[in-house]
Amino acid sequence: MTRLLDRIDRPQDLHGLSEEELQQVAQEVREHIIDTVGEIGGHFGANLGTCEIAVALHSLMDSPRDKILWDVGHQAYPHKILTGRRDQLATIRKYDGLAPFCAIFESEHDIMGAGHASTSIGYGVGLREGMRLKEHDVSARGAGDDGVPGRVVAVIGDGAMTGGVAFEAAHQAGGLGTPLVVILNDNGMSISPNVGALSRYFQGVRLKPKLWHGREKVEEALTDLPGVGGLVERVGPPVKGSMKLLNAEGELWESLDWAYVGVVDGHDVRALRRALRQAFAADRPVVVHVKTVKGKGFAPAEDGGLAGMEQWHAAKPGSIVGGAPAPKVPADPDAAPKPPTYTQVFGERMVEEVRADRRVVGITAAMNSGTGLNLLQEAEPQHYFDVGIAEQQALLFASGLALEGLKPVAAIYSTFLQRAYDQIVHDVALQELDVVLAMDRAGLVGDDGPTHHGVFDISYLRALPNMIVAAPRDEAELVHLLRTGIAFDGPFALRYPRGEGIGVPLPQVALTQEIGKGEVLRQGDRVAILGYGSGVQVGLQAAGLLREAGIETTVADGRFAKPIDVDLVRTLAREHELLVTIEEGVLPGGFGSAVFEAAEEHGIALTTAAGVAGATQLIRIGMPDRYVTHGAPKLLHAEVGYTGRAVALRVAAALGVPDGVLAEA
Ligand SMILES: Cc1ncc(C[n+]2csc(CCOP(=O)(O)OP(=O)(O)O)c2C)c(N)n1
Ligand SMILES: CC(=O)[C@@H](O)[C@H](O)COP(=O)(O)O
Ligand SMILES: [Mg+2]
Repeated sequence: MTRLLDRIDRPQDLHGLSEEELQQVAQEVREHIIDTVGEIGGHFGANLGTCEIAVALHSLMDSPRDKILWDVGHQAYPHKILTGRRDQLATIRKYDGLAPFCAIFESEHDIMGAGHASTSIGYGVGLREGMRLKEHDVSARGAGDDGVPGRVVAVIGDGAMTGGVAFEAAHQAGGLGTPLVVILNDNGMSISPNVGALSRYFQGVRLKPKLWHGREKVEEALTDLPGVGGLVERVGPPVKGSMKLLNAEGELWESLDWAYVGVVDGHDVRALRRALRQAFAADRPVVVHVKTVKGKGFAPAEDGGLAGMEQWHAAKPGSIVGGAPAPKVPADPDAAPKPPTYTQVFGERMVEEVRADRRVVGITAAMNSGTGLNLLQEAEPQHYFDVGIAEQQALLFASGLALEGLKPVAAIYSTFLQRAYDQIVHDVALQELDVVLAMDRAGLVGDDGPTHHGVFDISYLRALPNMIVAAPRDEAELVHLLRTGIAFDGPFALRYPRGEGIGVPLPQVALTQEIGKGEVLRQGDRVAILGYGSGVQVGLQAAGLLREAGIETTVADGRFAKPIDVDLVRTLAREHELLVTIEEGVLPGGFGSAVFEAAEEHGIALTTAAGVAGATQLIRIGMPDRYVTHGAPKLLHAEVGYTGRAVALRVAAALGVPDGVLAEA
C-alpha cells in the first residue's frame, strides 16, 4: 500500500495535507519506527510517543527558518523521518549511521545538538532573543540574514523538566517575555516512572478529566470563573489574547509569567495544531502541556514497557497497535552464560553494603535500572533515592547526607556527572565529605556516541585535591573497590565501563584495598604495560600477542589514578626500557599524565622520547583529542587504537621489531 509518508521528503511536503492525512502520516511514522527500530534497538518507547507532535509541528512550521528543538533528542526519530532521513532510520546509532540524537552536523533541521537532558528551553531563549536583536539591529545580522524572526518551539519531556537548568531558562524567558513556545510532552515517564513533586503536579494536571480541545474551552474556562466572566467580556481580546488562564493547570507556569495551554491530547494532530496556532499568536512565552503515552501504539512498549534500549524482533506490521512483538530470537541454549554486567555487580553489592552498614545510601539521577540501583530500591527502599534528572542535586543531597554522618554512594554515569562538576569541587572535595562517586559508563559507551562517552572523568577528578580516583580492572575488583570507597572516610571516585565484566569469579568477601597501591599481574622483561581500569585487559591482550612474537611483557594494574603508586612506577621504570600506560580516557590530565608527573616529582628517569640513555621511554595510550563517534564499542575501540593488537603494534614499533613479525601473531 502506498504510504503518504513516502511522499514526505522534506517537512514542507506536509504543508498541503489535510488534518486527516496528517493524522495518517503520524501513524505511518509510528509503523515505520516499529518496523525499523524493533530490528536495530534504539530509544523505542519515547519515539512512539512523539509521532503526532512532530507531524503537527512540521505541518505548521517552516523548518529550519522556524526552529524545533528536541530535548535530549532520544525522541526525535519522527522528526528525523520527516526531515529527509526516513530511509536512513535503520542506520540510527550505528557506526557511520544517523546520530542517536539531534546533531547539528547531520541536518539543518537539527537545530541543536543534544543527548543530555533539560537543555532545549535554554537554547530556545537564546535563539529567540537572538532573532529579536537582529530584527531591530541590522548590523547584528549575518550575510543573507533578512532579520525576519522565525518561530521557536522546544519539545521537552516531563522527565527533562526535573532538570534544574530547564527552570533557569523558563525563569529567564518569563523575565524577558520571550515569545517562545514550549511543548511539555508529559507521559508520566522518565526512563522509569518520573519522580518528585513536579511529576506529581504534572500528573494531577494531566489526568484531570477535562482535556483542552480548543479556544472555546479557553473562553468557557475564562467566562465560567466567578467574577472573571464579566471581566473577560469587558476587557475582551487582551485577556483572551494573552491566554492568561486563571486556572490551576497553569499556575506553576503563570507564576513565571508564561501563558499556559493544556492539557492537549498529544496523539490528536488536529488538537495539537489548534493549540499551536494559539500559542504562536501569543506575544510571550507559552507552554503547551501535552499528554502522550510513551510507547503509543505498541502495547509492549506503552507506558515505558520497553524503555527503548532492548533489541527485539518486532513481527512485521501485524505487531502494530497492541500486538505483541515476535518472540526474541531464542538464546542459544548451548551458549556459555554471559558474565554479569558491571552494573549488575554494582547493584548487587550495594544491597550487601547497605546490609553491612546501615549508614550506606544509594542515589541515582533518574537512572534507576541503568545504574543497577533498582536492586537496592527493591531490597532496601529506605536506603535508595532517585532525585530525578538532577545530577547537581544528587551531589548536594549526598553532601547533606554525608554531613549527617551517612555514607552516600552517588551512582551517576561518567558523562552525566559532568553536569555536577561544581558540586564535586565546591561541596564534596573541598569539604572532604564522605561521598562515593560510582561512575558507570566510563569509557566509550557505544551507540549513544560522543554526548555519552565517559572519557573525561579521570582528568576532571584527578585535578581535585582530597579526591581519591580509582578504577577496577574487572568485576571482582569492582567489589573490592566499592568496599574500599565506602570504608574510606572522604571523597572517593571509582569508574567502570558499560556492559559485561570479563567473567572472573566474584569474591565471596569484599576486601578493603590499600589506597594508592597497584599490583603486578605478570612479569616480563623489556616492556611494562601499566593499565588503568579496562586498560589492564587491553594490556593483557597486547602481552599475549607480543609473547607470540617473542617479547615478554610485564603487565600491572595501576588501580588508582590518585594517588599514584609511585613505588610501582619506580620499579617498572627501573626494570624496563619501555613503559606503556593504557586508559579509556583522554590523555591530558589522565592516568598516564599522573604517571609522568609522579616520575618527574620523584626523580624517576622517564621520558616520552625514544632512545634516551639512562631513561625509560613512556608511551601513553588513551582516547584521542576529539569526540569519538557512535557505534558498536568494538568498532570504536578499533578506530581509536584501544585494542590489544593496536597496543602490541605500537610496542613492537617502539622496540624496533621489524614490521611483519607481529603481523603473523
Ligand atoms: C543530564 C542527563 N541525565 C540523564 C539522562 C538520561 N536520560 C535520557 S532520556 C531520560 C528520561 C527523559 O524523560 P522525559 O524527558 O520525560 O522524556 P520521555 O522519554 O518520557 O519522552 C533520561 C533520564 C540524560 N540524557 N541527560
Ligand atoms: C538517552 C539517554 O541518555 C539514555 O537513555 C541513555 O541512552 C541510556 O544509556 P544506557 O543504555 O547506557 O543505559
Ligand atoms: Mg516523559
